[in-house]
Parts: sequence; C-alpha cells; structure tokens
Amino acid sequence: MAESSVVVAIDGPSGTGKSSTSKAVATRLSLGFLDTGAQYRAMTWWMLANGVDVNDPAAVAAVCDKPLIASGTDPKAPTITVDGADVSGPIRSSEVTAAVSAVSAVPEVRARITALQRAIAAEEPGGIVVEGRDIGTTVLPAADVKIFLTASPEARAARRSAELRVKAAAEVAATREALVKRDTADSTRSTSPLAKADDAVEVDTTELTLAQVVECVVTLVEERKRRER
Ligand SMILES: Nc1ncnc2c1ncn2[C@@H]1O[C@H](COP(=O)(O)OP(=O)(O)OP(=O)(O)O)[C@@H](O)[C@H]1O
Ligand SMILES: Nc1ccn([C@H]2C[C@H](O)[C@@H](COP(=O)(O)O)O2)c(=O)n1
Repeated sequence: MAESSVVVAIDGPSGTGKSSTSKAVATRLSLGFLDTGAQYRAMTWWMLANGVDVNDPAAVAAVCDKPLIASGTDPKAPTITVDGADVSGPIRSSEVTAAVSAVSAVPEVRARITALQRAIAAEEPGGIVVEGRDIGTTVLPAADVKIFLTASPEARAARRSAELRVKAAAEVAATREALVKRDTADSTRSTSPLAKADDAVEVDTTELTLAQVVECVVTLVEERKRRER
C-alpha cells in the first residue's frame, strides 16, 4: 500500500448500506468512490432499451461489448453514463431492478465490467472505495481493507421502504421479498457470486445507525494505514 493510497472493498447483500457507507467513507478520507451495481444496472438498462431478451444469456453476451459505460468517482457527485447519456435515474427503475440479476450473471458481462472496474480503481492515485458483491473476492482481491456488510431482511426492507416512502405493510413485505429474491439470485450464480472474502471484516448493521457504520469503517481503514507506516 502506497503511503497516501488505500483501496477499500465493501460488499454485501442489497440494502445493507454499501452505497451510503462507501460515499460517506470516501468523502471523509478524500478517496474516490465506485458504485459497481450502477454499472450492472447501466448494462441492464441498455439491454432493455435495445430490445435484448435479458433472460437469454447468449443474446446478452453477444452484444454486451456495445454500450460505453462510464462512471464518475467523486463521492459527492458520482455519475453514470451510457454512450455519453446520464442514466442515473432510469437505472433505478423497477424494470431494471427486476432484470439486473439475470444480466449480471452472464460471464461475458462480468468479464467486461470487471475489467472496467479494475481500470477505474487503478486510475485513482489517492485510493478508492469500491462497493458491490464480488469486489473483495474477485475484482480487487488485493484490496487493503475488505468489509462485508450485513443486516436482517426486516431492517433492509424497512430502510428501502423508507427511502421509497412505502408505508403499507403489504408493500413493505413485497420489498422484503424482492430483496431476498435478488440476494438468492446474486449469491447462487456460478460466476463470481455475492460472497464474503475470507479476509473481510463482517459488520452487521441491523442495530447500527449509518453514522456508526461509517465510523467503524473509517476506524478500520485508519488502523490499516497506521500498520503500514
Ligand atoms: N445503518 C443504517 N441505518 C439506517 N438506514 C441505513 C443504514 N445504512 C443505510 N441506510 C439506508 O438504507 C437505504 C439503503 O442503503 P444503500 O442504498 O446504501 O444500500 P446498498 O447496500 O447500497 O443497497 P443496494 O445494494 O440495493 O444498492 C438507504 O435509504 C440508506 O439511507
Ligand atoms: N459487484 C457487483 C455489483 C452488483 N452486481 C449486480 C447484482 C445486484 O443485484 C445488481 C444491482 O446492484 P445494486 O445497485 O443493488 O448494488 O448488480 C453484481 O453482480 N456485482
């Protein structure tokens, strides 16, 4: 690890707080920030916009080198574009959320996006926080600090429902089901599934505030930097 540079990998299931935590940690420590889920969502958005059958892995694999996906790494204003167009809104649609696990399971998609992620991380001289599902295991196995965030499905559904301003019990239950279904798909695919790296620190955020999680991760990064000096 270079004196002033640190690479932090934050993985975990949906809604555990990876993006919020990573952005806040990167801002506190003046590091770059990369939301790798946004890249898989951008690929999925492009497939849907171009009429590709997202449940046909061969069809997805045949065209996955076509969209030009670019990510801006400022944690205070991260960006995601496809062929130069801002897709930060459309990639959060329910259609994209429902299709993203199928598209991200295609090995050719993962190979392309993994290469992009490694290139972005290498271009951040001061260091970066990269969050996703396979960062500690596959994308950046030599990361200086690896964190695996977890939280109960109930806590995650409550957080996501609050974000979406969903209040009805049936809708909260449907949100919980959708989260669990996506986790199952993401952790059972054969290529680079959602998994905790053996050397990652697991942080259960169920009973923690976002500020407490951020403090915990910042402390782990600072301890790691001190050990290197
Ligand atoms: N520790 C926490 N306590 C309460 N709310 C939290 C906590 N961490 C995150 N949140 C909230 O939970 C929601 C989901 O967080 P976030 O988007 O960061 O999760 P994520 O793991 O990146 O999700 P996904 O993988 O689906 O993108 C957000 O509204 C966020 O503000
Ligand atoms: N490193 C990653 C990041 C994300 N994915 C896939 C699986 C997720 O369901 C989807 C969307 O991610 P989110 O925006 O919810 O963080 O993208 C992946 O396979 N690998």
